[in-house]
Amino acid sequence: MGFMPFTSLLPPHRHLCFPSPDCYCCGSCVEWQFPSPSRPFPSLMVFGDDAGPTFLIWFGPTPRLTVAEPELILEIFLTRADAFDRYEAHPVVRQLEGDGLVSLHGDKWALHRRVLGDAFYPDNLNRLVPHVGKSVAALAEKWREMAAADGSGEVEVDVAEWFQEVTEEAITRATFGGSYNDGRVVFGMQSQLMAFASEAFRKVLVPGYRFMPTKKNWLSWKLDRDIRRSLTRLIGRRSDEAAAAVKAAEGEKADTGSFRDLLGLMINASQRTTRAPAAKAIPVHDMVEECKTFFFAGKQTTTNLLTWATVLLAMHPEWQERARREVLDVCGSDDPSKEHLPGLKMLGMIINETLRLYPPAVATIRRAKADVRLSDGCMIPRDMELLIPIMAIHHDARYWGQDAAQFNPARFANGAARAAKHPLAFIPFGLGSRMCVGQNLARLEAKLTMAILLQRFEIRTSPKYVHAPTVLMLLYPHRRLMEPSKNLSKVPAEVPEDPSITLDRKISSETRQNRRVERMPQRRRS
Ligand code: HEM
Repeated sequence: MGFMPFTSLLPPHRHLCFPSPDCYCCGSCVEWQFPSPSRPFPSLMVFGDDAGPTFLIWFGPTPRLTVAEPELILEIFLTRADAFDRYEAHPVVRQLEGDGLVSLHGDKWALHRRVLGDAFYPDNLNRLVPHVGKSVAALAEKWREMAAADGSGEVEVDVAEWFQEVTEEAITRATFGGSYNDGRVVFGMQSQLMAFASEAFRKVLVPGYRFMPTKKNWLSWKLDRDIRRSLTRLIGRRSDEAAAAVKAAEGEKADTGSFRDLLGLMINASQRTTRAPAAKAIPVHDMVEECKTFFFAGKQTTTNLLTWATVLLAMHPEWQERARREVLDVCGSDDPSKEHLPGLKMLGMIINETLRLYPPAVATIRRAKADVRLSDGCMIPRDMELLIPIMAIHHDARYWGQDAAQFNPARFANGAARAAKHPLAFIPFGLGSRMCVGQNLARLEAKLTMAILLQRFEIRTSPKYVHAPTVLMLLYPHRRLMEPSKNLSKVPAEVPEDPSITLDRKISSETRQNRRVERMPQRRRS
């Protein structure tokens, strides 16, 4: 494949031809050359060593400038952010992510961001803590029962699958609040729809195939129709209730103390337009899309964070022990609550280090709205795509030191901004105005879940686990969904010393016999 004419506009940078179809780079195309540590992102972690932090890479016929230099990232996300737009995802991905905040632009994006942002203030999120805590405790109880039934006091589970229940519960509560039961039904259908869409995404894309009346497509269309119908009905009911409540309150500022959910915030914004016509309403269709977007953006990302944190704690028993000691010091035998969370500093460091080593969102893409010259002299032509390789930056030894590949939460002891040599070398939630709106919720879920599990279980890796991080839009531990036998055969037979190469996402657990008396969980290895 030849290079495009604008090659000459980028003189200081090297060019690399990348033969894969349009994707975020699953790595499968070059995996055979660069197995293991760089597996999820070989193009960026290995080519980057050779070509420097800024280089051009080809995704089929589309060139993308990869920018892994924090100073340039600062320009793209902050100081020159007006010149760049979010990359428009493939229709199959858009079907998954909904037409909400993630893909909106301009005034519409600003309105939605302003309205929805209210849900994520800490005081409001704290109201979710009892609900999230309850669902984690229920999960822990099921594991305890499974361990007891086995007789060994130990249970092996695929934590990634179990964590889905916790994150689905949290995002359903955050979206629907008091209408949780209706929301659960809708998100159950959305889950099925996403499973179909992600299956289609993993296959070779045949243009127009998604419009053909196959059995799966019929089912997807029906699900989509049912989701819309149920949501529209729910929005209608909630709008009537909100109107009645406003009338009853007659202008009084009513804070009921309950969680301000996303759907409620959108409905209230629309109610305000009837009282103050200058305000802008969010149409029902857009509310429906927003609900789908939040389900997509909030569920799997947080599931993967929880899974990676469990994997890393299983691999590093010394850190697991320190985190458990902290949880027991702060919470004692009480269930972790919102009052305890700020005191769990070490757990916060562990979550940050997890997000650094295995960021669920491995990269993000921007498109230039006009010709832009960056401060390094690089001329970016209009419509050029820029790929910001979050994961590669998180592993760059120039900012993180020679132990960049090692798990060392202590580097976050003085906060995230001081963990690396450059404050922007850590961007798991993006940067600037389009930074993740749900990051406080994700952190809250992660801290609370890990605290509850550490209080009750000892986590170990299963001998069956194969460490093979895989990118399919997000960063997953190895999953059956990507040619398992091929991937397994590439894992070295000998377990290498670097623990980041072989680890596990299974949890072996043992319940504490008497939580009140014991400060530390009893251990009994089989
Ligand atoms: C560990 C968990 C999460 C990670 C790593 C993550 C990562 C990110 C990143 C990197 C972006 C910015 C993308 C870009 O600049 O192109 C983003 C945006 C976004 N995230 Fe998250 N996210 C997480 C959890 C959540 C949760 C729990 C929610 C919802 C409750 C959420 C909702 C969103 C939305 C709506 C956007 C688009 C914001 C906008 O464009 O204004 N995320 N996320």
